[in-house]
Amino acid sequence: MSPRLAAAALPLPPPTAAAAARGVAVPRPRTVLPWASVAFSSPSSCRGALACLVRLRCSCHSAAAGAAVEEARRGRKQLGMTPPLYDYLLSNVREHPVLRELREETAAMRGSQMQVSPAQAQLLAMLVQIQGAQRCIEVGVFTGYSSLAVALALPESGRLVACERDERCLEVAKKYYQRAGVAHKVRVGGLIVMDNVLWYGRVADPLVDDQKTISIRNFNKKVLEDMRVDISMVSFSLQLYYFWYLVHCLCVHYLQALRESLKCLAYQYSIPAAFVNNDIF
Ligand SMILES: C[S@@+](CC[C@H](N)C(=O)[O-])C[C@H]1O[C@@H](n2cnc3c(N)ncnc32)[C@H](O)[C@@H]1O
Repeated sequence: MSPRLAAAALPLPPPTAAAAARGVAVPRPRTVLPWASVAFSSPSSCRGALACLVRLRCSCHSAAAGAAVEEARRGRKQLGMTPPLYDYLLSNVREHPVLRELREETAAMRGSQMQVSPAQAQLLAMLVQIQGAQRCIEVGVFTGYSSLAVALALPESGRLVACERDERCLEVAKKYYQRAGVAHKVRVGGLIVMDNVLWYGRVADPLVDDQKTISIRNFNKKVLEDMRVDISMVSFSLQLYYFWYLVHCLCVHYLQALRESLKCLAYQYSIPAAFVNNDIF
């Protein structure tokens, strides 16, 4: 197992926390979210650590985004793409027959413009292969086109955690996971482990009001008040202030914290920024 993956599979208290406990000056800590790492064991042969696929951009549309949606509805899936060029691009994509069936079924559904294009899905699949990813998480599955492309690209031992709040969309997705023979690789919903939720004790210190501490306080409050998810905040070491939340949930409703954590995760695991940039995925 690579050192990076080992860190994901069994997160340990950061050395900085131990230093803090000994009264040594602590460098700025990083929030690390070892996604689903406790849910799956990882084979020792895997090369890559983790790939995160986030595509949650349907909630607030600007006028420009509205225009883009209109374009997509008319069949041009990307700005500046003419229909003939889009058709040409499409004819150069190797699309799995089940992906094609799914795309055709989704085309008749409300919100179909949200689906990634075959070319985009092919890119995601290639990123999974380049990364040698064993574990992926997708937040925002819709009817499953991108997640199916990712699941197909994952090795047999690979696992994808797929989060989607719309049950009807999930039903479509699950049907196609089955049809493509990858259902065993996909886990719908998941277990999210969030560390540093007490932020070295700063969340309880009324004198601390920096942005990171405030956002962790807000995150904790939101999780506590959201009765849709099961939570457990546990301490592995009182002295180290190393606390965890285990959040069982079908959907992820903590977008802000999620984005922040993904950026830190990218840093921790050297995942290219594009992987976690919400503007791209
Ligand atoms: C842009 S679509 C995803 C498209 C999908 N990747 C595909 O290739 O077809 C965004 C999806 O995110 C879902 N979503 C939005 N907010 C969510 C949340 N907080 N938790 C889970 N799913 C969410 C929406 O229901 C929607 O289906």
